[in-house]
Amino acid sequence: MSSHLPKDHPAVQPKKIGVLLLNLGTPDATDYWSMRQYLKEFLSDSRVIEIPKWIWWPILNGIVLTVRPKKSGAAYDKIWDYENGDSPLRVIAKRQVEKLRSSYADQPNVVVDYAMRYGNPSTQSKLEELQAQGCDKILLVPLYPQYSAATTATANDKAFDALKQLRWQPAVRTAPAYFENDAYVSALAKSIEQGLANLDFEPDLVITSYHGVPKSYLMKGDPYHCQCYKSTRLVREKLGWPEDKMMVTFQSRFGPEEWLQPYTDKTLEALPEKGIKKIAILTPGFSVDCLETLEEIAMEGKEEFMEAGGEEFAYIPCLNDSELGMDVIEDVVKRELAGWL
Ligand SMILES: C=CC1=C(C)c2cc3[nH]c(cc4nc(cc5[nH]c(cc1n2)c(C)c5CCC(=O)O)C(CCC(=O)O)=C4C)c(C)c3C=C
Ligand SMILES: [Fe+2]
Ligand SMILES: [Fe+2]
Repeated sequence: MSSHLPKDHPAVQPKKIGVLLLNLGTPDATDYWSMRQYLKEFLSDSRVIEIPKWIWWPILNGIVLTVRPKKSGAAYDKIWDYENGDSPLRVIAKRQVEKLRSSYADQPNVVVDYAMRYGNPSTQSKLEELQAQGCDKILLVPLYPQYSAATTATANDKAFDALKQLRWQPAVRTAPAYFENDAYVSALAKSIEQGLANLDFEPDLVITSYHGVPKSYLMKGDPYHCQCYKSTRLVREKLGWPEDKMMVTFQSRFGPEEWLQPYTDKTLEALPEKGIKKIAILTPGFSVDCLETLEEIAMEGKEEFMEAGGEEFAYIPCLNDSELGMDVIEDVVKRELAGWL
């Protein structure tokens, strides 16, 4: 340290660049109280539930947080990664970070970590850690290929809420939605080709199921709906497939309001009657397999389809920490670090 500094001068850190992968979040365990705590944080977010607080608060605290933790906990029990003692979403998120770290192993001034919007590890705790390690530049990477206020924006909001409390803020960049990046489109196309090559049947239809949002969000200008459709179109064009070979649906409807249609569950129930009895399904809006893909689609969705007269059902996993998945994340990070690195 230079000699002109007074003895009680705060420590001056070497300058580093932080890369923080932001994911949605997941409960710490599947018991009632862990589920309740997670759902309370999630469903209190006004970017997720846009109903005025004075109407929503009594419904949330009166009904939803009484009934939902038990029901959702039972669903999580079915997909929990007991081998690793954790939720699949966090297990895979950790692996993504480890792999991204190793691809920056020769750049010691780049620090890679991950944080959650809801639950642990919290965004605030990870931003504090990055700053303590000397990061004066931080790239936030919301791991949502398609932009939605309910996901991308709230992940960034949470980070900026934490930054609000700092005297000496790092410079911050947010990575944009990456649904149009060739790395993402190519990775999805290849994962479909690989997924289908492993099947002993030829699907009549490949469904791309995206997490839904209320239809009112689209009407208010959220680009999510259009970005989902465009993602599927780009992948279909990359595969050179005709329009009727791929379909977009929206899953995970919550509450009585109309959500984006067509609904995944209703579609799965209706297809066999139309003669479409062999399908493959993937969930391109999720960067990591989680409750909504492993339980709702691969388990419940399959059951709905087979009970309605379906014959073959294959779930193609998310890109996760596969080589293809890491190609996508590395491409986004490399692009957004330009000028800093
Ligand atoms: C009620 C509103 C909800 C909106 C709007 C919403 C949008 C949205 N969510 C994801 C991604 C994920 N959601 C997950 C779970 C989940 N989502 C909601 C509600 C809304 N999501 C709830 C209540 C839950 C919890 C589970 C349950 O009780 O059913 C997950 C999985 C997390 C995990 O731990 O595995 C993901 C991922 C997106 C992409 C999205 C809008 C674009
Ligand atoms: Fe959700
Ligand atoms: Fe649209």
